[in-house]
Amino acid sequence: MRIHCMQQSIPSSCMLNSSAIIRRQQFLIRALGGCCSHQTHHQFRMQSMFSGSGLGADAVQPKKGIEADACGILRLITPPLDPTRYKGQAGDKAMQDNSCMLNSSAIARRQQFLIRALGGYYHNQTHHQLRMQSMISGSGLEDDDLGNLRSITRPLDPTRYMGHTGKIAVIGGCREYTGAPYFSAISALRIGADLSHVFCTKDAAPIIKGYSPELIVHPVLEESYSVREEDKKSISERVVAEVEKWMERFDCLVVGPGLGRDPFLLDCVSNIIKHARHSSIPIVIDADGLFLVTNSLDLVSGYPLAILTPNINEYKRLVQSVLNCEVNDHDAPGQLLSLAKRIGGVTILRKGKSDLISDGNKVMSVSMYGSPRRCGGQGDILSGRQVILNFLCKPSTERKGVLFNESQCSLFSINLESFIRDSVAVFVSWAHQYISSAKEELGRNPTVLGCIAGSALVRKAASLTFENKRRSTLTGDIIECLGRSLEEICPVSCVHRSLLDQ
Ligand SMILES: NC(=O)C1=CN([C@@H]2O[C@H](COP(=O)(O)OP(=O)(O)OC[C@H]3O[C@@H](n4cnc5c(N)ncnc54)[C@H](OP(=O)(O)O)[C@@H]3O)[C@@H](O)[C@H]2O)[C@@H](O)CC1
Ligand SMILES: Nc1ncnc2c1ncn2[C@@H]1O[C@H](COP(=O)(O)OP(=O)(O)OP(=O)(O)O)[C@@H](O)[C@H]1O
Repeated sequence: MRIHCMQQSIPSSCMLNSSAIIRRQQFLIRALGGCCSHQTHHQFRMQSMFSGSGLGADAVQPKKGIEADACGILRLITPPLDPTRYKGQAGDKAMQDNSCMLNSSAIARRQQFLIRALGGYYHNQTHHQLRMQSMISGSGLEDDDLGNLRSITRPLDPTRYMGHTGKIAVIGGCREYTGAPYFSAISALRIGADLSHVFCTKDAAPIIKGYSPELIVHPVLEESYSVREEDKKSISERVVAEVEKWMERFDCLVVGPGLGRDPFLLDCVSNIIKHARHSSIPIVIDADGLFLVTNSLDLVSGYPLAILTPNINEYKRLVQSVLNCEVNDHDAPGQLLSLAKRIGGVTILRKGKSDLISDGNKVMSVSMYGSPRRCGGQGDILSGRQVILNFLCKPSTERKGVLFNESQCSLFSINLESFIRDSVAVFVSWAHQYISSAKEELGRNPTVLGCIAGSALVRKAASLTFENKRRSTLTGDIIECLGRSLEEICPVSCVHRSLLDQ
């Protein structure tokens, strides 16, 4: 049977002969499943390749044992795409649970990898497959919900001019990290911001410019290695002045993607944050920006326009520093609420399998969509998107430091329906209402709504990308999917039609 299937998979073209080139072509076609459109045959062929019969009948027999071992090892060492894992974590959660001695340190991760590679790896195939299926299918958008969303989405208004839909600035990018600020800045453009600036070090600037001509790149930041001790004060003042002269134009800052941890550079960035705060500009703080504010909480404490977007490591550091305890996953919402409250009502988006969001008054969670692939940079997309979403749900007057009150503390689990009614619908309609009138008072904290919308959209884009790219999903691929993701939720054509009908 297996042999029959493999023979079928070889193109029937008689022109093909057994030269090395043709053999490689046949192998490639076979491996990619391109010669047999029938799904069952393709699946069967893929299975038989993994069980070691990927070669022709003659070749299989003598090599079968070797093939089977190679494929077995491949399966053993390939980590499952487990939604409970986070970026950079090579260990398997199930195995960690069974092994209390192992923690998430680099050494432990390497140990886990080794144990797995040597065959000690636990894998419940059926459960894993089921989980994958449910993740991939996500919470599909219902037609009615889409209709609701479309009818309330703000149109791309032809009367607006460049800059109206948002000007953002990313403070980040150093010798080591050039990708992160790029991801963040380009994502903001992809979702609808009109201008995206990056303030980075001199080393990083030409590289970031090289990634995209769309970005406005300012090579103003300095790291210790390029500054003499006696020049530090004057250079610091110059750096802050360079950013300051642009500051008023920005609707939001993202501080941290690819910033690094150089003390002199972080010192300058502290001053930039102080200036932004003084000008009541919303600040999204991510990555190394979180490292900075965790050690200097005063920078954001009590500032309602600060949004912290910690990943698992950053959150742990924040909890330890602010609450003086360890992360409590049994009462994650309660702990997040206390944390946001303790930092004086900043909004915190705790990224993870479910994203939890709190401003110290309320906790909300977004668990729809998502991808099991944790490639570096997804958080940068989120921070970039966050900016524009926060901008969209805020009229210009609101950007000047108005406080938003929420009387009740409760936990909302956002499924698609409530997401649409309670957040996207509300924030988009608020945006529409407010940008045109800017008179009403907002009933909810727009930074929270911006977080919810940003989280949902980036998770949807990741999920769409994963459908195509599977394990090879990269952050750049997700960025490519941002437009489609947004379009599936708020199709432009539909929105335009309603504009023309008015
Ligand atoms: N393509 C790109 O350009 C991308 C660039 N990226 C950029 O990478 C930067 C770090 O972000 P990340 O997410 O890897 O750091 P995170 O999870 O907090 O820590 C993981 C572990 O690393 C360690 N550690 C980190 N930095 C350290 C330092 N300077 N020196 C020493 N230790 C350091 C850290 O140690 P700990 O702080 O816990 O002591 C923890 O154990 C950030 O700027 C981000 O934007 C990403 O956005 C991905 C795409
Ligand atoms: N287990 C998971 N399942 C589904 N989505 C997740 C999971 N973990 C994180 N995400 C989503 O991925 C995005 C990025 O989160 P992540 O924790 O990877 O950030 P990060 O580590 O800061 O990223 P970066 O690599 O940019 O530093 C968020 O939108 C979050 O919702």
